[in-house]
Amino acid sequence: MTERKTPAIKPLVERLVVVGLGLIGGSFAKGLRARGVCREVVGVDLDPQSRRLAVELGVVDRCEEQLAAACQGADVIMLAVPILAMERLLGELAKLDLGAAVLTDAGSAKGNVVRAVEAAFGVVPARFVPGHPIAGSEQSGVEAANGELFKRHKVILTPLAHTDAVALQRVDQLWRELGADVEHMQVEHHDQVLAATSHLPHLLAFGLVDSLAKRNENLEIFRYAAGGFRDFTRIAGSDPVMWHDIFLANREAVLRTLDVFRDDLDALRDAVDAGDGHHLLGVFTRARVAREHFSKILARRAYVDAMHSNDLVFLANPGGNVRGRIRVPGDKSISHRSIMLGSLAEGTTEVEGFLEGEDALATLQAFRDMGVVIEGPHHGRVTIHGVGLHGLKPPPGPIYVGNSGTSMRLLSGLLAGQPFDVTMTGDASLSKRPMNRVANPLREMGAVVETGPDGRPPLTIRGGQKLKALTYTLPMASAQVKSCLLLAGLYAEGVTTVTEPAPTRDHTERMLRGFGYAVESKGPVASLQAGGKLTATRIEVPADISSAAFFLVAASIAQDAELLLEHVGINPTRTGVIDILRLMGGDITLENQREVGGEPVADLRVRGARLKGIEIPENLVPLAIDEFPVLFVAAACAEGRTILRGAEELRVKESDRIQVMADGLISLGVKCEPTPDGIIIDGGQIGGGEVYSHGDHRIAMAFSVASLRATAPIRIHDCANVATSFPNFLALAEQVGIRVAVEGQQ
Ligand SMILES: O=C(O)C1=C[C@@H](OP(=O)(O)O)[C@@H](O)[C@H](O)C1
Ligand SMILES: C=C(OP(=O)(O)O)C(=O)O
Repeated sequence: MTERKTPAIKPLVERLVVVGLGLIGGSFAKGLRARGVCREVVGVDLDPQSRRLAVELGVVDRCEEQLAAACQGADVIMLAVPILAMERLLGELAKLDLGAAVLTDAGSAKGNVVRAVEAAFGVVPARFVPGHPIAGSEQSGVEAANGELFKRHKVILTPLAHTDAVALQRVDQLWRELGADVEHMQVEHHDQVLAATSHLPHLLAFGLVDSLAKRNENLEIFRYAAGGFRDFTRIAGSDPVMWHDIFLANREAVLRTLDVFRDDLDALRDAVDAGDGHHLLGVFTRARVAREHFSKILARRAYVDAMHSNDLVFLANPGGNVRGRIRVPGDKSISHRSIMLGSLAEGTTEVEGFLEGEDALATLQAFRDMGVVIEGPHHGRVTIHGVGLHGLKPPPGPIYVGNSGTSMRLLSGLLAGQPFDVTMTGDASLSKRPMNRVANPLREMGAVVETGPDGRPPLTIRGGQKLKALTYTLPMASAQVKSCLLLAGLYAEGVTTVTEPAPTRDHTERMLRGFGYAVESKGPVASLQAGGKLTATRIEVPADISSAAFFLVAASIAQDAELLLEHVGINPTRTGVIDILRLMGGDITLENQREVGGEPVADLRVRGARLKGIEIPENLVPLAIDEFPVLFVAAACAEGRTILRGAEELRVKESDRIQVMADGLISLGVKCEPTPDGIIIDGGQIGGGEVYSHGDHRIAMAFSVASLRATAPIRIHDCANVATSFPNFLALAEQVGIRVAVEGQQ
């Protein structure tokens, strides 16, 4: 018999009555009784065996056969009978004087329960709280009752507008006592969500097994049924009576999802019939990523639950070194553009070396949402079945681009030329970043762009506008704004011309040419004319110099270091980090220089060096714009003072990179002073301590590198976004000898 914890002096509930001692009712009773949160738990069941077993197994304190006797003096009454038995039970309950008892239930569909309560009581009592625990097991009956069944499972409560707040809070608290993750939802929404995620799959599993089993050759079929069949049909082993009840109870919602699914199934049938591999590949690739996406969401949730927070902490220990040869992942800027231009091209584009980081994947997903069939990524290989400049389709809902400024800004230009409306949203960091820098010039071209307050995301771009070409001088050096306008220019009548105040990365111009689209570049001016077309091509993405930068600095500041970074993109609009480190005395050589698909590439050899402080030439700022967090670490290790000016753009990246780096360096004992457009850093000792990356990937990686010269461990908070640009950073850092890992996983 299960141990019963002595109830607390003032238990949450004096008397809990559970009607229906099956798996769900039994587990609810048993779990609460074991936790001592009720003075008494009373069970009711029509079956005498269940009543006897419930007492013997410690599920309840006592059982009653009659509802009236059980409910006397009850504080909370849980109705856990099969859905179709609910009506009769409610009729009986309505005749009793229930005093102030709170009523709740555990039915799998909610609309019909609420209707039945209304029919029985005349109005739905304010003390009735409809609920649905999303938990179960293939076993059934009170013997299977398990007080831990609801731990980490969702319980959905569907209160009505007039539901009593105290009653709701009570039921909520009981489920939380059982370790459940409680959410509140509207009745109709619950029924629609469950129809899609639970009821439809059960219907399909039952239906498929029955359909195959009915056939004459069934023995033959089942003999060869492999894992796929077993996995898909596992749920056809569920309780037929219970499921029969659910389909009758949730009729409308099930019909709605079933009809939509039937249309999709018909389309698949037609594709098979017509040999339309493109349609099939589209469905399969989208389904595959959607499933991965769900599993990730669930895994992240489990992680968050386990840690009670979403703060991923890196612990960087001093004493590491840097040796060996590595290849960092593909260039983020080029990866984004490969998906965009590949999608708008005619024909099939093959990409190799694609960055499988969250930012580039957000762009990839955006184009899948707009109907482009994209295979992969698999080991950096992506195959894009281009739809041409006018082949995109409206996405089913808003496009979520996560942390990625490049996705939002470049896409806004391209979307301005489409015939449909699109809304783009982002995470908390992106939602604070300025978008008027693209919205304003796009409006001048005739686009209709709506932003949130102060020109922040979300962005809504209204389709169907006639764009006219623009001649525009950028107010800031930004490759994202330049690229946005050139992409809009593909759809604008005339010649779009962009002049930049200083050279910025030119991957868009180079790649457009690679796709056979004429772009003229003359000094600071880039221009193109609408009306051309993009022709599919092969793209080899070089390793990202912005990711290599962490190791360029690491090897420069570590004792006796020597590292070879393979196949790094050295486009002259990106190599500011090499120039700045060399000016500081860094020892970096370029080996095996070559050109791959229109982009220059080299292997970079770096050796440890005595760095000295410098005044960073302002013309190098846009050419090293993403590398400053780690360059500040180099400055902190250098002899003397380093001064940066003209870098106010750093304040509007994923975080305010000037302030956040200054805060971190100061807490590690480094002397530095932020200025409106830069920073002054005096090199010296780096101590240990706590630093905050504010969800900015480059800050998290920069402080990981700082540990090489720190005198004590550095704890770096909020590091999950390292996955946006450099998902295997920790593995490569460990491989070369830097002692950084997720805290608790060393
Ligand atoms: O065009 C691009 O791919 C990028 C341009 C830069 O942004 P800005 O254009 O805002 O300077 C850079 O910081 C970003 O990481 C990538
Ligand atoms: C600024 C960055 O990216 P984005 O603007 O795409 O978010 C970056 O990667 O440092």
